[in-house]
Amino acid sequence: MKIFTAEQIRAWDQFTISHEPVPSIQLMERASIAVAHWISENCKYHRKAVVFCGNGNNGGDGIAVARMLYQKGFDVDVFVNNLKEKFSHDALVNLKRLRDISGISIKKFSDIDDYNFDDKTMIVDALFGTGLSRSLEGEYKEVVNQLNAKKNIKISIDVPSGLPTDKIIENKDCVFNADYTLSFQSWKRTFLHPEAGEYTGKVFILDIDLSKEYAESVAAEYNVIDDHLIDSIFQPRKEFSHKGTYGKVMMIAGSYGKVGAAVLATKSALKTGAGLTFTLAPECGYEILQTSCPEAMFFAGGKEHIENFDVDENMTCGIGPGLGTHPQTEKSFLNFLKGYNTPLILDADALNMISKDSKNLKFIPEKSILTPHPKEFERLFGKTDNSFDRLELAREKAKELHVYIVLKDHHTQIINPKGEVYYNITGNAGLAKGGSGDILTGILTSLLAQGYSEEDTCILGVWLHGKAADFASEKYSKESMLPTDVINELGSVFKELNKRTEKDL
Ligand SMILES: NC(=O)C1=CN([C@@H]2O[C@H](COP(=O)(O)OP(=O)(O)OC[C@H]3O[C@@H](n4cnc5c(N)ncnc54)[C@H](O)[C@@H]3O)[C@@H](O)[C@H]2O)[C@H](O)CC1
Ligand SMILES: [K+]
Repeated sequence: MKIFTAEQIRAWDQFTISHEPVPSIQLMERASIAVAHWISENCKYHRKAVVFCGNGNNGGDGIAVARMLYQKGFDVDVFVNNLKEKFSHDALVNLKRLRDISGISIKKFSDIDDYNFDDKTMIVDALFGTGLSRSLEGEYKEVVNQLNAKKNIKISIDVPSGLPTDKIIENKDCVFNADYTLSFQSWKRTFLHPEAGEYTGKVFILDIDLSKEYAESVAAEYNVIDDHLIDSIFQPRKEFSHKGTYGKVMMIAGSYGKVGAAVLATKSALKTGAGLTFTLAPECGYEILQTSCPEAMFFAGGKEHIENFDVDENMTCGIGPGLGTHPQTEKSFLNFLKGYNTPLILDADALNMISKDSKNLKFIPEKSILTPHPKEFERLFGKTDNSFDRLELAREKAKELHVYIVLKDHHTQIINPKGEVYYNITGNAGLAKGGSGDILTGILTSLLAQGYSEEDTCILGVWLHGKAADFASEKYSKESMLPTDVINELGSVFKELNKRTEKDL
């Protein structure tokens, strides 16, 4: 799914209005029906809604939603800043409809102090949406701060008011703090970054049937990985196939005290479907690996750390989990890197060893996949002020080095050598534990070995990892789920994928 800027979204609205064609007031009605439907389906306890409306079209949506909720049996009150202010045309039409149908009295922001926000009341924020042009000030700032102090459930329509959609947030002290954001048609970029994402709560994207023609024809540099994209990438196992069909994985991982990382990466490669899986690890990991992963074959690369990177080019190598940065490992690894021309998956200590000297970057084979977390990224490419700047630097580096960068974060970003970005939306905070990255390396190496392109490997691999984590958190909770549980849920994800892509009779 493409991510459009606020400006492109406005053009998308206009395109839909003139090409469908549909009157703008009807488009607002469609958007509001989607919101009111979501609220009435999901809010069974909170039967009272207090809707705060601005005077643009976001406010218009709020006023229409208030009418619809009233008709669905909710108790509803509407607050506006000042009825004498200039409202957008469609907001005015909805104000009149609200009055005609419900007789709901419209309150002013200054009435908040005397208002009874009981525990059945939900607060709906329809102050500003994609039309926000500056930080909130004056009455708007005050009302948002007053509402943020309330314990009631908070729902934002389209965008939490005060949050810009396309650029990093500057003024953090006046953004509506939503528990849920019901946003129209597509993700907004800021929702996917940690600095701003904390204001959205859980995001639901509501389909309001904006023009498909526009979405297909207008280019976007940023995308969200959705089910549609995954289904187009995933290749079900062929019946007339054999282990040779699914490639050879070589996990190069582990050192004394960190053999567990090699186990996790190897198991993940196996559970993702590689034909043959080998692990190059130090001898101290021999029994551990052979016992915990009997399906994999073992190569010894040293005693307590790897010092011999002797690998065939017909293997797909994932290097880094638990490898350590012993000088002998480093020397051998950098020598190997200089002479190897096939794309690699590089993670953890492999990246740390490369980052010791920026001259090492040029030895990375083109089309390799680098999987740094923010700290590893900083060591590789330098410090940035925020996650927006980090992503832009990653785009530059991916283009310069002709590599894929998997920038691990709450919403991991995949950057291809053209600088295009794919945000992942599967996964959860249960993955914020040692070992989660080792699993991703195993999954990616396995997919690349099986013949997926580098780009498809990154997109499918990151999505699979997050999806398996979502299944694991449902079973065990985000707190208790372990990376091992994530590996064990890969099977459930493949089952779902197979079911989805099967041709039904
Ligand atoms: N396809 C869709 O997504 C649809 C969206 N709809 C809704 O329309 C809004 C966007 O409406 P718009 O009138 O363009 O802007 P806002 O309501 O967000 O803002 C109104 C107005 O306020 C002024 N303004 C901006 N920033 C500030 C500020 N800090 N303080 C005071 N005033 C400010 C500015 O002049 C704005 O124009 C979108 O989010 C959806 O909710 C449609 O209903 C249907 C389809
Ligand atoms: K809003």
